[in-house]
Amino acid sequence: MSIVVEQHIQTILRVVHSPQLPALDANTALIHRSWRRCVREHELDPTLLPDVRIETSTRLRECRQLNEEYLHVARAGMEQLYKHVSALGYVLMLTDAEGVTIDYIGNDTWDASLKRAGLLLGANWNEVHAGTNGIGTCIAERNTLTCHREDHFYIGNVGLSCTCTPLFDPHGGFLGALDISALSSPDARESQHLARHLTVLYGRMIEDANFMHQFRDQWILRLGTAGPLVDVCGELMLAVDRDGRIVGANTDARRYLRLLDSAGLTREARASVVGSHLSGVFGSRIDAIWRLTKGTGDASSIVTTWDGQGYHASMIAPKTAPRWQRSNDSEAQANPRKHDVLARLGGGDARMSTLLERAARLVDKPISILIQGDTGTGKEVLARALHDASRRAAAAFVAVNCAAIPESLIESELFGYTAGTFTGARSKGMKGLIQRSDGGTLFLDEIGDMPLLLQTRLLRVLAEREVLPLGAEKPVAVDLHVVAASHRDLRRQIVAGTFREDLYYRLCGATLALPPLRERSDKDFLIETILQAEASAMNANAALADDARELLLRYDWPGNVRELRNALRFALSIADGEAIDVWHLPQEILDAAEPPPEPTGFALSHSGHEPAAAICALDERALLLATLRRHRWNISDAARELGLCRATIYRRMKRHGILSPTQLS
Ligand SMILES: Nc1ncnc2c1ncn2[C@@H]1O[C@H](COP(=O)(O)OP(=O)(O)OP(=O)(O)O)[C@@H](O)[C@H]1O
Repeated sequence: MSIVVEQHIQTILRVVHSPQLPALDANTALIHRSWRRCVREHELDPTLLPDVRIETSTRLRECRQLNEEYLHVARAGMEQLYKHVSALGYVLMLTDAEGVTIDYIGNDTWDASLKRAGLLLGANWNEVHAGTNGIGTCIAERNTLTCHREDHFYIGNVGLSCTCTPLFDPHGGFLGALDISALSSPDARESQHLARHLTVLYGRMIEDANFMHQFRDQWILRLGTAGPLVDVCGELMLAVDRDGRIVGANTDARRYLRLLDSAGLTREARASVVGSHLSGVFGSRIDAIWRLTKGTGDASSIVTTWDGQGYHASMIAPKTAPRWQRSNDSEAQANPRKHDVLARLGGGDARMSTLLERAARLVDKPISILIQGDTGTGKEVLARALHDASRRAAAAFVAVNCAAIPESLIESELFGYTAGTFTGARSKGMKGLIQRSDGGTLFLDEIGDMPLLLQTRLLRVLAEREVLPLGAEKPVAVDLHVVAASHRDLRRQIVAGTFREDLYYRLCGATLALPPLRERSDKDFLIETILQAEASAMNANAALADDARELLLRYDWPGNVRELRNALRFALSIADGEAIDVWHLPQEILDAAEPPPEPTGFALSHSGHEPAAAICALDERALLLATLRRHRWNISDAARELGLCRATIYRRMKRHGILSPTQLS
């Protein structure tokens, strides 16, 4: 081993084993964290010389198909960037979220050397197997970084200098990374400053172009600090529907805009500016924004956020009719059913529309689908819709919950068994669930909970398209489409050794990630659809009071659509034929509507010392009752007098067991 190689390995191992990482510049800190991850989590060995992994042409085609729109937009940005850097010896790579290079612009002159170094289409630079490198570490950290020469984990890569920036979609979802790499470069890392600056600049440009493309059907509000430039490069962008509701926000808007909450304070915006109204973000001159939409606005209009930041604003008009309504959508016309069944699952939320459009394209394609999403987001509903939209619709849809079947039974349930394998009631043998889904769809829910041994057997079924029942000697051919679902991060499970990597790649030809309900801007649509369905099943009145609807829209929904369905079912039962009002809603929804600070109007002022809780509660009940009676049970008037919101009045009535005369009758 040469001295240089030995020194490189020693440096890495010293950092990996040192009890504490020294305080360093941000870029070096990212590199050191990655070295540690490579040894401790990915169990990589820096003394080895592995080849860069190159995906098969089939998998590369699948990855490109799945990222069609992103690829199209990014290509234009890459071509522009390449004009600036080609003479400097750089190549450009665009990857998907897993680190597979799905687009590449390079130089034919050094083609052979670039290929040898792994700078080519189809190369998979995921840190899990490629060690610290520009792309893999940028993906793991979701951060821009330069991986310069000896920063690389494997000695085989230390000639390279790579700078990479992450790319996000308008909902904060991770798309992939844009990388600029050179085969050789000067020793000093500072030589890469320009490359870094250009990569970040073009990365943001690609994100913004993707944003404009996705929201071409909506009004787009651009905000910038430089007045004359706001039309061409407003740094913050919001997509807004006709009612002024924000339906998308670019990376900077998500980062910098803050939302006014119910307590009147601004708080950090998560993805939550999306779904809220413009008035929740801007405190003044909202009218100025809307004048811009009518073309009467002043080009130098300034709008001010609730936290006092002024921005120059400019509005871009929608370019086309909403995507789902376009009459010349050839695919929708070719197979309207495909679109109908899937389109019904969303009501205009941009992220759902993109997902459902992508799902419609996947129908009847020989690609396994992995659905990800938190519990109750509708993974099984989506799997069934995919089945119903497909040419397999008339055959069986078999759903298997891998977490619910006891480990001792799952094998026989899935694979079945022949006569005589077991003694007992089923001694004649049993067809397994896989065989029962022959010709149809096999939905494997909670796939992350499947025991490792069975993962191996399932892999064989997927690879060979045949199943071997327990006790059988000959396998049986099966024709099935597999859709799997999980709320777990399967990639983490791969790293932890509880999920097979090869099975993962078999299952996730395409990934569809369902958003949590709190981030969806089509809650109103879901409330209405589910309410109608539940009311008709219960033969009940589907009317919903505005106040109750408002509370449902504002609630956080940790249990997602399942919790919404349960809440509506509960409210319909309690309302017992009346229109659903606030007091019919489940307690947790009323509790969540309570603003955080105790409002002064209703605080019982016992000067000096704290009253005993029981006395306080009694006083509160008496005061509430008296106020309600004085206002002839008009909740709004009572709320106004006590300085509370209506929801709090209802919540406290419920807490103190106070029923209005209409509730008593
Ligand atoms: N788009 C939708 N429209 C109407 N109801 C829906 C929709 N999505 C989900 N639901 C309802 O929400 C509930 C949960 O849905 P589903 O079982 O598909 O969720 P899941 O993500 O598979 O849950 P889990 O992770 O717990 O298995 C069901 O009652 C379903 O009917």
